[in-house]
Amino acid sequence: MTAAQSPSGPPVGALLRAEGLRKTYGATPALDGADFAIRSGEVVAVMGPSGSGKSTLLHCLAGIVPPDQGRVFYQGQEISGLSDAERSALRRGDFGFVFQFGQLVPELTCLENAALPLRLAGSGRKEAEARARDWLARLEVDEVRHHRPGQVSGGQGQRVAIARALAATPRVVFADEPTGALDSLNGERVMELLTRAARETGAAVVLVTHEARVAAYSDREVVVRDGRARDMSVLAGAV
Ligand SMILES: Nc1ncnc2c1ncn2[C@@H]1O[C@H](COP(=O)(O)OP(=O)(O)OP(=O)(O)O)[C@@H](O)[C@H]1O
Repeated sequence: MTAAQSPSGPPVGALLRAEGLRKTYGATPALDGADFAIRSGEVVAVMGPSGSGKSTLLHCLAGIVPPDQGRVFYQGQEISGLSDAERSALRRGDFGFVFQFGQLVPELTCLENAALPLRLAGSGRKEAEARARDWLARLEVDEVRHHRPGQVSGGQGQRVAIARALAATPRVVFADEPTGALDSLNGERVMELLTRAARETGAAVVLVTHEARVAAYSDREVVVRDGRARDMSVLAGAV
């Protein structure tokens, strides 16, 4: 167990916390009373079978999708009740995202892609690109900085996407199957680089994965089944 826990389970002093999340798409319940909590500097793997609600949990935590019921707190402030514009501002300022297929902007170079969140947050081009270049170097893809995403390998593109997520020094990184499109060697390297970089900056990482070897890079595992989340460290501690 890596985090202090309240008697009911979730870590005390959480940076990001959700209580009783429910979300239904038509007749499909995606989340059915899910709780979650993560502290600064923690890497938490969200695992579970396909369709169990992992991505929906991530989207609700990140303020991308509003839950039908339940609440999400970030730094003690309820964000589930914020307006769309307020949630967008929070995502731009405090959150970083890495998805399965990088989702880089194809018309921009890798350097411009990595600098984009900083530019959107108001940094000047020179400053943003200097910071982005530093992160591309840390992620070992400085040499492709002038290439467009279509001209780099899947592993390189994913490293650029991680550099982009981390360059703006987010407090929380949301990673949804970040290695899903990579072979195992590339996947492990990407996980090493992501978790090391996040630990250096003190960011919390919410890592959705269905692969045990990817979850092995986390501090703690939460398993989602039928729209409900269970903290495996709490269960292990209770035995
Ligand atoms: N935008 C949507 N519209 C309709 N149904 C959705 C939508 N998003 C998710 N669902 C449904 O909600 C349930 C949970 O989906 P979710 O993507 O959260 O699961 P998951 O655990 O991330 O799955 P996977 O591992 O396959 O990506 C599924 O039954 C899914 O079909």
